[in-house]
Amino acid sequence: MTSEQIKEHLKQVKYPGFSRDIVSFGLVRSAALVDGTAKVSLAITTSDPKVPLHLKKEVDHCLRALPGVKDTIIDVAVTATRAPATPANQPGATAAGARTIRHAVAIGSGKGGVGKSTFAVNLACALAQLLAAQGRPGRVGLMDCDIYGPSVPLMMGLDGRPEIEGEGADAMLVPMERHGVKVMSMGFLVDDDTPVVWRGPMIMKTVQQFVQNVKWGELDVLLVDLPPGTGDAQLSLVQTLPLDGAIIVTTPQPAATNVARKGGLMFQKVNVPLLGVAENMSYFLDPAGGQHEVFGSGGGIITAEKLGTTLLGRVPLITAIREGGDAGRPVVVQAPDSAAGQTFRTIADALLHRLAQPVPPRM
Ligand SMILES: Nc1ncnc2c1ncn2[C@@H]1O[C@H](COP(=O)(O)OP(=O)(O)OP(=O)(O)O)[C@@H](O)[C@H]1O
Repeated sequence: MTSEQIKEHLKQVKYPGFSRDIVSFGLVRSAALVDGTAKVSLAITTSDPKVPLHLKKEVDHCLRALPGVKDTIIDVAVTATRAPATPANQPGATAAGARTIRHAVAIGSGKGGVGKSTFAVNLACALAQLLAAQGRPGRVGLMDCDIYGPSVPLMMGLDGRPEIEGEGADAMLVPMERHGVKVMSMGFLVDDDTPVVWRGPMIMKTVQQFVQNVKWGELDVLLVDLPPGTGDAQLSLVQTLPLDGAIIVTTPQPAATNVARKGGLMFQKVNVPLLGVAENMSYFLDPAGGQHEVFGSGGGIITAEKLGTTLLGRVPLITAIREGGDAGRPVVVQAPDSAAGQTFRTIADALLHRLAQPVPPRM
C-alpha cells in the first residue's frame, strides 16, 4: 500500500469540531506501511492538549481498518498557537525569530457586506491616531487578506505595487503607508481584471506566503481583515496566523446574529480569544435630525452575549462613511470629531485597553 493510498484513507478523519479532514488541512506529513505497521506522522498547531490525543485515537482507529495493518505508530508533532516568541516563519518575526508585532487581531464576519473592511480601515486609522498621540507613531499595521474582493487599497487611498526588498527566499514585501497605517493587501498583488478563481489549498498557500513575507517592522497592533464567511479558507487562514484575538463585525438585524455567531465560534474553536463584537450600520443618522433603526436593532448585543464577549460599539449608517471609503480618506481621518469618527476612536480606545489586560487562559 502506497503513502498516497494511506493518505486517501485518512481523509475520513476530520479535524475536531470541523467538517474538513486532516489530509486536506495538510496535517499529515508522512504515511507508510512497513511489515504490517502503519507509520503516520502528523504536524498540528494547537494549544489544546485534547486535540493531539483525539487525533491520535482517530487515526489509529482509521488505520487499523486498512487491510494488512496489524499495528500502528502515530507521531504527532504539536506547535502551540501562542508561543512566547513567534517562530521565524510567522508574520512580524525578525530573522532571529523574535516577535515584533505585539498584538495581531483578526477582523472577521459571518458573511460579506456587513462593512468589515470599512470597520477595519477606520479602526486601524483610529488606533494610529491614538498611538501617535501617545508618542508611538507608525505602530499600526493593516493586512487585507480578503482575496475575493480586497477593498482596503481603495478605502485607504493606495495604489500601485509594494516594493520588494531582498531576493529569492529572503525577498520581503514592504508595506505601503497611509494615514499613519502600514498597509499590505492582496489587492496590491492581483490585477483588477484577473478573475480570482482560487481553490481552498491555493488560497492557503498564497496567503501563507503573503503573510510570511511582509516587512512590518515594530508594531503595537496588526489588524487582519479576513475574507468574509466561515468556510475552509477562513478556517485555514485563522489557523495559520498567530492571532492574539478577534473582533466580529455584524449588522443590527437580529436575524444576522446566527451567522455572526458562526464567525465567532470559528475563532473559539481554534482558541483565538474574542475581544468583542462591533455592530455596523446600527442606525441611520438623519442629517435633518434623529436616528432611524433601518435594519432593526439588537444584533450586536445579542451576538456578543451569545459568544460571551462584549459589544465594543455601534457604528452609524451615514453617507460620510461610504464617501470616505470611496475617496480613500476614512471618516475617522476626514472628520475625526464627527459622530462616526468619535465612535471609531472610542472603539479603538476600548481595544487598546482590552489588549493591555492579561489574556484569558485558552481552552
Ligand atoms: N456604517 C456605514 N455607513 C455607510 N456605508 C457603509 C457603512 N459601512 C459600510 N458601508 C459601505 O458598505 C459597502 C460595503 O462595505 P465593506 O466593503 O466594508 O463590506 P465588507 O463586509 O468588507 O464586504 P465584504 O466582506 O463582502 O468584502 C461599502 O460601500 C461601504 O462604504
